[in-house]
Amino acid sequence: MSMNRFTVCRMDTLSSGVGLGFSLTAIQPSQKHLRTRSSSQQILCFPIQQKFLSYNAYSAGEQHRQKTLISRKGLECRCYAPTEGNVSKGDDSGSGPRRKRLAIFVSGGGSNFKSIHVATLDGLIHGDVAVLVTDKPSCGGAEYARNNGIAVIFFPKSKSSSEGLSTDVLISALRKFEVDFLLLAGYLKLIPVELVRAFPKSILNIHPSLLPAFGGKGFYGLKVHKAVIASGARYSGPTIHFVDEHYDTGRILAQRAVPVLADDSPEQLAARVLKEEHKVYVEAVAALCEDRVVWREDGVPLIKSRTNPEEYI
Ligand SMILES: Nc1nc2c(c(=O)[nH]1)N[C@@H](CN(C=O)c1ccc(C(=O)N[C@@H](CCC(=O)O)C(=O)O)cc1)CN2
Ligand SMILES: NCC(=O)N[C@@H]1O[C@H](COP(=O)([O-])[O-])[C@@H](O)[C@H]1O
Repeated sequence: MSMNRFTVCRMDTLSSGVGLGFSLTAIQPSQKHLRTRSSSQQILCFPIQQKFLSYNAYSAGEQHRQKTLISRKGLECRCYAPTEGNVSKGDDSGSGPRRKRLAIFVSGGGSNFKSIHVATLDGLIHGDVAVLVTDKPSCGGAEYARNNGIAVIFFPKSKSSSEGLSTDVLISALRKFEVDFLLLAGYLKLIPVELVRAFPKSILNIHPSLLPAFGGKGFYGLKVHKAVIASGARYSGPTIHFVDEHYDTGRILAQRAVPVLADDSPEQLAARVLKEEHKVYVEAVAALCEDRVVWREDGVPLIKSRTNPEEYI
């Protein structure tokens, strides 16, 4: 079942969906999910202990977007209804690999997230962004998601408040969203080993240096570019790698090199690297979604060329 978009409501077991164009039968929290009565909508409900951040709630046929924050403890119910908006040009009717579903993790402006999202809409990536995960609910990436009808999940649970999901609830939510791949794009928290193990060989990260150089704890954002410049390195560039339980030590999938100029400021180098990031991340995610990533005997992942499967890029 290809699900382009869902309407989401947070509700307790007694209330009904508000302004969502459908009413949900109250179900016991113990029930794993509720199947909707109408064939055009698929409703999945499951117990949630914590609070999701916010949603754009739409009724299926509504012309204008109705921003409704519905957040109550109890049940999380999703109505998967084909609607306008976060829908790609491609479809899943043809032969070839199944369309994949993506969860993107951000902490900041989200330019990599945006370039991936646009690529899914343009058909460059055979997949759809199913959900955005962030530890910074007011960041630019989360705002873009909300403005484009993409659900936003707050993770990890913050120490200071009850906001945010625990790892096990996040895993349950990602399974319910039927997510295939997790893409970290400027996400600044350590992905817990439980989440890494729940999605083996399915989590990518983009790092703004040529790993293994200038990676690890403390190496993020401008700090990376400052260290590159201070080292005298003549080249830098983005690395796409699979995520393991440590920062930046996972298997490298793709890299691109850019020159480091003698008079570069960290900001100038960051901008040059970021431009390459947007290209190489889309290429890597496109390969992942087309099942063109293969694993060499020594454990190194390779990307098969789309035009010549005998070649690697
Ligand atoms: N299990 C993994 N989790 C994450 C990885 C990874 O490779 N494995 N990559 C990072 C992204 N990243 C580099 O690409 C990175 C992000 C953040 C840090 C860091 O030092 N963070 C600080 C906290 C910063 C903050 O909260 O503002 C810290 O841990 O002290 C290093 C590398 C994403 N997760
Ligand atoms: N170590 C992690 C790290 O530094 N990631 C970097 O954060 C930026 C996020 O930009 P964006 O939010 O515009 O995509 C990107 O440059 C990415 O490589």
